[in-house]
Amino acid sequence: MDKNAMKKMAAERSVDYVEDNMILGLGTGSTVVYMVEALAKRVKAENLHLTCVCTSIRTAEQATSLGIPVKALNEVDHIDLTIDGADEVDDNFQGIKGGGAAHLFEKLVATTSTRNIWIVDEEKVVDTIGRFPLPVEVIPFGSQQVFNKFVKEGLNPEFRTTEDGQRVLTDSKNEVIDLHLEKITHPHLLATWLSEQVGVVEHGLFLDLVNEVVVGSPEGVKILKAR
Ligand SMILES: O=C(CO)[C@H](O)[C@H](O)COP(=O)(O)O
Repeated sequence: MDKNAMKKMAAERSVDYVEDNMILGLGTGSTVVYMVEALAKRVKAENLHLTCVCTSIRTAEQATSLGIPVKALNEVDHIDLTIDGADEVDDNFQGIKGGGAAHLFEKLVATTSTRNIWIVDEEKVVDTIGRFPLPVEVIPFGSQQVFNKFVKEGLNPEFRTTEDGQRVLTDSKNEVIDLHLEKITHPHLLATWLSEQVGVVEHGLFLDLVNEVVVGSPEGVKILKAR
C-alpha cells in the first residue's frame, strides 16, 4: 500500500479524538496536512468551536486558509490535545521528530498539551529508533563549533541543506544538524547530553511524551496506547 494512503488513513481517524470547544495543538508535516483537511471538514459539518495552536508557519497558513481559528502558544493557558506526525516511534513510545524542522515548536506545544497523539504510517514503527537521522536545531552563531563537537563524539553530523545547497532554516531562523546514528540504544542519555550542549536549541528526541499512536497500515488503522 502507498505510504501516503497509510498516512491519510491515520490522519483521518485521528480527528475522531477532537471534541467541541477543545484547545487543539496542530503538528507539522505531510501527514498533518491530511489531518488538517479532515479537521476542517468536521469543523464545518458540525460547527465545532475550536482554538488551534500551530507548530509551524506552514500549518498555521493551511489551517487559516481552511477557516480553522488559530492562536499563538502565548495566547492560550493550556492545550487539551495535540495531533502531530512523527518520523519514528519504538515499542516504548519513544520517538524522533523534526524531519520537517519544526521540532522546537512541536516540543513546546507537546509539553504544554494534556494529551499527545501521533499519526504515522506503519513503516515508522520500529524496534529501535535512530535509522531516521536525529534532527538537532542549533543557533547559527558558532554552529560549526557545535558540528565539530558532534564529529568528535562520533555522532556523524550533517548540516541540513536545501536542494540548492543553502542551509535549512527553521521558523526561528536556526540551522538544523542531522545526526546519522542508525541506532539510538540509550535515548534518555543522548537527550540529556544534547540538551547540555551550548548552541543547541532543541533536539528531535521526543521521550515519554506521546499517549497514543494512530498507525495507518494495509490492514487498516491500528491504535497503540502508551498511557
Ligand atoms: O516532526 C515533524 C516535523 O518537524 C513531522 O511530524 C515528521 O517529520 C513527520 O512528517 P511527515 O508526516 O511528513 O512524514
